Amino acid sequence: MKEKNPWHTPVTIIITVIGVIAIVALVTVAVLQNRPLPQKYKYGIVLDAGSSHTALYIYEWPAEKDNNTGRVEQTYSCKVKGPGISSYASAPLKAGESLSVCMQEAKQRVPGRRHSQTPLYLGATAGMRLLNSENSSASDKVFQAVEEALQKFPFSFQGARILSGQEEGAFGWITVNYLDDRLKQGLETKGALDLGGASTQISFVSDNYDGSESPDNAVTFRLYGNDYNLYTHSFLCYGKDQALRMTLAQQTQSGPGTINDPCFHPGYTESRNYSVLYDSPCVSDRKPQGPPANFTHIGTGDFQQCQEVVKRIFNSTHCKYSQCSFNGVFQPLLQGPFGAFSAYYFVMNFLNLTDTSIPLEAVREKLGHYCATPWNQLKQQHPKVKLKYLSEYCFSGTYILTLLTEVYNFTSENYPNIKFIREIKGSDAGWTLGYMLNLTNMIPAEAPDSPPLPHAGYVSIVTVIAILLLVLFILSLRPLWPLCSKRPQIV
Ligand SMILES: O=c1[nH]cnc2c1ncn2[C@@H]1O[C@H](COP(=O)(O)OP(=O)(O)O)[C@@H](O)[C@H]1O
Ligand SMILES: [Ca+2]
Repeated sequence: MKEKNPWHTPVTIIITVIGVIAIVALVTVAVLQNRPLPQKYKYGIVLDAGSSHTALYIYEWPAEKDNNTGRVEQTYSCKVKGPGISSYASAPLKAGESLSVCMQEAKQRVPGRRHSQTPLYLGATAGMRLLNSENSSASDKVFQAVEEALQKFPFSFQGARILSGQEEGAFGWITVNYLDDRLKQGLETKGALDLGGASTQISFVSDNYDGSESPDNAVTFRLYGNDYNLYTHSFLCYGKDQALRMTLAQQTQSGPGTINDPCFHPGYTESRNYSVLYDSPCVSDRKPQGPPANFTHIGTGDFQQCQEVVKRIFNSTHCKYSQCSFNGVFQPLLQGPFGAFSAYYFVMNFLNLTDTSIPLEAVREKLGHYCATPWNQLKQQHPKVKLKYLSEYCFSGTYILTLLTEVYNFTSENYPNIKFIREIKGSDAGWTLGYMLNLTNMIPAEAPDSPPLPHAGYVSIVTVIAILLLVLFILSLRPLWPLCSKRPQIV
């Protein structure tokens, strides 16, 4: 007679069903009880008042994870129409008004119930540094107007101020390394190269720099339990717009009526005003005596010669340290990967030169070819590009290559360590995110305690243990199995 399968008896079926129901109930309770709560977000707004224009950024992060890392993201950016706030020195109220379109937009983007808790910061960089140095009452008036305009919005306004060059460099470095998740994980950090219109910053960690040589260039941090000795320097007047002024000033020392400029395209001719050119503290002390009102600026499109003219704005004759970049400023040995952003990216992207695996010699050759392109031909090829930008890309590209290779000392070997970047994981590379993270204390000095298990891990372990318990329970009933399998006796 065929033995009946003990698993098919009513008792084992009932036990199994109850067991399965118990497991389902247990897992359901575990899942529901430990389910992450619906996400609530917090917001922060930073206005980057640069020399050429102002941009607004909204950042967002899960409300209960202020102190955790890698979770702050840029959700919106708005480019303010018109020039930077430093250009409104003679009409300060307009500086405040210019911000209103982007601020209205921010009001729509941040949920109303969060408005009053949302910090709003405005940081100004080299344009306002220059204005403040030449006319501090004009810069105070611009700030006053900007503050009054921002206070009218329902956010928690935290003030408008000028960042020091050191802060600008250091916060750019924090932004890049935070977005790359390098800080929390204690990985090798990435240097930051920021090129603006009126200043440029270089910031990196180097094993041969502990801050003792040239302490002015040192910024030390303790972030997520790791200590960092950062080298940073901001070169005022060496942003690409002021560098262009200095290069033109170099070529107009004798007050000529015409200059032939190798950094502009053949066929380019523009009349320029001497007073406008020299109206900046970066060049004002070099204004020629009694020049004509205007000079004719003629392009000759010669990259090699352009590089020679550009080199002359960097003074490398004196250095009281073990080594210098230029103008007597200490710079330790370059180390590690670098992210180059802001105008570095805009320019190299336009020139199709963001690929740093292309050998430097080939990059120079391509740029040489570009600079030699006739102006009329370029205008036809790029009808939508702003003429001011279009006319200056040859100069800007040459300036960038000269700065990187002749001044900072990038070579054919370490040039590929540079990545030209606009953004990382959807957030723009720049100082604003680092500035906000710092002011909202969102990067802890010590590593945060993390829960021993993530939610998914917790649920999996509960499920496995519950199944094991059921199997053990069924196995423990083994002595009853023969009983269960006995056929009912018919007497
Ligand atoms: O699309 C573009 N093409 C070329 N240059 C650009 C573009 N957008 C912005 N820029 C340049 O990037 C630079 C940004 O500098 P910013 O206004 O931040 O000055 P700052 O950092 O020195 O205060 C300016 O020189 C501006 O002209
Ligand atoms: Ca900038």
